Amino acid sequence: MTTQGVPLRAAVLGSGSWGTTFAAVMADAGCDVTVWGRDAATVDEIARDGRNTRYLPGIDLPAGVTATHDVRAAVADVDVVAVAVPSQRARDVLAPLADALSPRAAVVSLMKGVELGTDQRMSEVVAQSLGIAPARVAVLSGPNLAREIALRQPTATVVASTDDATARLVARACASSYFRPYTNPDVVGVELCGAVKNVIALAVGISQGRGMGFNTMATVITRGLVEITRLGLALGADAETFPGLAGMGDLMATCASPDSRNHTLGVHLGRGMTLDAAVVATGGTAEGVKSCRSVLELATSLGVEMPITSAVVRVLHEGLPVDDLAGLLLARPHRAEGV
Ligand SMILES: NC(=O)C1=CN([C@@H]2O[C@H](COP(=O)(O)OP(=O)(O)OC[C@H]3O[C@@H](n4cnc5c(N)ncnc54)[C@H](OP(=O)(O)O)[C@@H]3O)[C@@H](O)[C@H]2O)C=CC1
Ligand SMILES: O=C(CO)COP(=O)(O)O
Repeated sequence: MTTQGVPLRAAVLGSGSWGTTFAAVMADAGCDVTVWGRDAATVDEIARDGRNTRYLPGIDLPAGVTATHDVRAAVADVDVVAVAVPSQRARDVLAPLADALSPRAAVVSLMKGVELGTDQRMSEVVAQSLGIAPARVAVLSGPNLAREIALRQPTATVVASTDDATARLVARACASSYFRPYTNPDVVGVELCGAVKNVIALAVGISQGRGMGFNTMATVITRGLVEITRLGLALGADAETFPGLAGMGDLMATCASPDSRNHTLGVHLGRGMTLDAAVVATGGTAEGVKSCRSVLELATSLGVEMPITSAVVRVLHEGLPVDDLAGLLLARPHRAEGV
């Protein structure tokens, strides 16, 4: 992608599965992309061999992707900075870069979590820790399992920003023959969808680990979407976001795919593993493990009922046996369907 014939320059912070994949997406869209990661061996392998065998085994990255150890240089002269570190680490990574960030750069959060302690969404963390206006920040969220995209399988996503020019810039930086971004001004809704679907995927995984089938899965997904919508509306989100790609789309992908870390971790818990063992067995970043607590805190502060999220917090962090999860949800008072 070019501006007046010059390719857009982009940096990606985070050399894990999604950061590396999104770098490839932007390179395929025509950008010059530099990945920064904290792991020296991964950075060297990306720069030298065009591969990241730890996170994307068997994938060759496009020629437009390189990598650096120097994070300040990476963000100094770029049009777009994409952030793909675990949500709970974003503030630590970004705050030291406030005076190094290119003044023209839009910053797009690829992260799907809510910060513990502050209950802030990632776009809020990005703007605050870098000291930039919210108009320079975008979030990207949708049914975007990294490995499928690294294999260039077609998918779509949502790029949300309060500033349409920022959303369009980020969309242009990543649009390709297999990756189709839609813009949306509803930052709150898009971001909440991405964070809370991870919690719902944990619940679905637990039910599958207990041997339950598709009726249970469909019930949890559908009622999960209701509680995501309830929280979003309380925070001023647009009701149209929730049945879209960032809402129902991502819920379907994450709750159905064995590639999802949140889903997989839930299955391990359902089969009787402890949380610590399940985290190790899953590997990678399963954001719902921590974000379930901040999401529930946010909901409680607003008086919003989120029974599935609450049940997941009780199983993961308060010792509720997995066998008691379904009973807890089904014993609630009967009510009319709807948000
Ligand atoms: N994977 C996916 O399919 C998708 C992921 N996402 C979201 O993207 C975000 C990143 O996830 P993903 O790439 O999958 O995670 P991975 O677990 O694959 O990679 C995480 C990356 O973050 C790095 N990291 C961890 N802690 C720090 C730190 N303190 N400072 C700097 N870097 C750090 C890791 O470094 P190291 O290798 O050294 O541990 C690794 O490079 C999450 O919010 C996730 O929800 C969104 C859509 C799709
Ligand atoms: O967000 C994702 C797909 O859209 C990835 O899900 P996991 O983080 O559960 O792997």
